[in-house]
Amino acid sequence: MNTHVVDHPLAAVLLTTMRDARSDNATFRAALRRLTHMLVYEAMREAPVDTFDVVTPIATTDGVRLSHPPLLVPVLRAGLGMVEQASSLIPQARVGFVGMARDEDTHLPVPYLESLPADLSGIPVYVLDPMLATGGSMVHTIDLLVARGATDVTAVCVVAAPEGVAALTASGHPVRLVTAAVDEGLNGDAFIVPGLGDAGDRQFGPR
Ligand SMILES: O=P(O)(O)OC[C@H]1O[C@H](OP(=O)(O)OP(=O)(O)O)[C@H](O)[C@@H]1O
Ligand SMILES: O=c1cc[nH]c(=O)[nH]1
Ligand SMILES: [Mg+2]
Repeated sequence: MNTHVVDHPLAAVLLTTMRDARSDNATFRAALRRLTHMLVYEAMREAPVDTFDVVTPIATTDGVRLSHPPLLVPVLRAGLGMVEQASSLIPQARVGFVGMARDEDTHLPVPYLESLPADLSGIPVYVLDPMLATGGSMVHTIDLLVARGATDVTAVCVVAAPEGVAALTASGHPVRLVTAAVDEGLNGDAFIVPGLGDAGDRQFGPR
């Protein structure tokens, strides 16, 4: 599986704000929005485009448009903080939703929402979730997408654990990962170390 770490000073500054335990909910959400802009911008770097004639006030030249506008899939709750920024960068994108919450004892995802187009064949899909920890939530989400025919999936995350990267690789799914960081690993509660805490709670307060 291809992993692209967006290694840029401006991204690192925003990630620092998100890691900082003193950042309040609004500060955390603002940093996530701005970092999402950079992550999606990088994730779309190789997106194929069609050319067409565009007429400037002076002459006719080549214009471009995305050949295959993607589907964005925020994973609730934490991915909600990424979708507005991502869809403003890609106004033609459609949006589907998946909701799940990890069981605090088993660390397994418990799904509660699935709102996706029935047929995803030929559509690039960008899954938005700031945290890739054990990988259980992301693999479950990609299971749903692949069952609908998706063959081109990008996981857009802020912080990934090596365990989550390994789980994505082991899933055998057609996925690549774009993330701002790959951290040291997981603690006994399956939280990423050093990580940034619970990305849902840090945006919206505790469940
Ligand atoms: O890789 P995993 O071990 O599955 O953990 C990652 C998941 O945990 C977080 O969601 P959480 O379950 O806390 O729900 P929330 O977004 O509602 O807080 C996060 O946003 C991911 O979806
Ligand atoms: O560190 C972690 C792990 C799972 N989910 C989070 O929000 N943070
Ligand atoms: Mg959470």
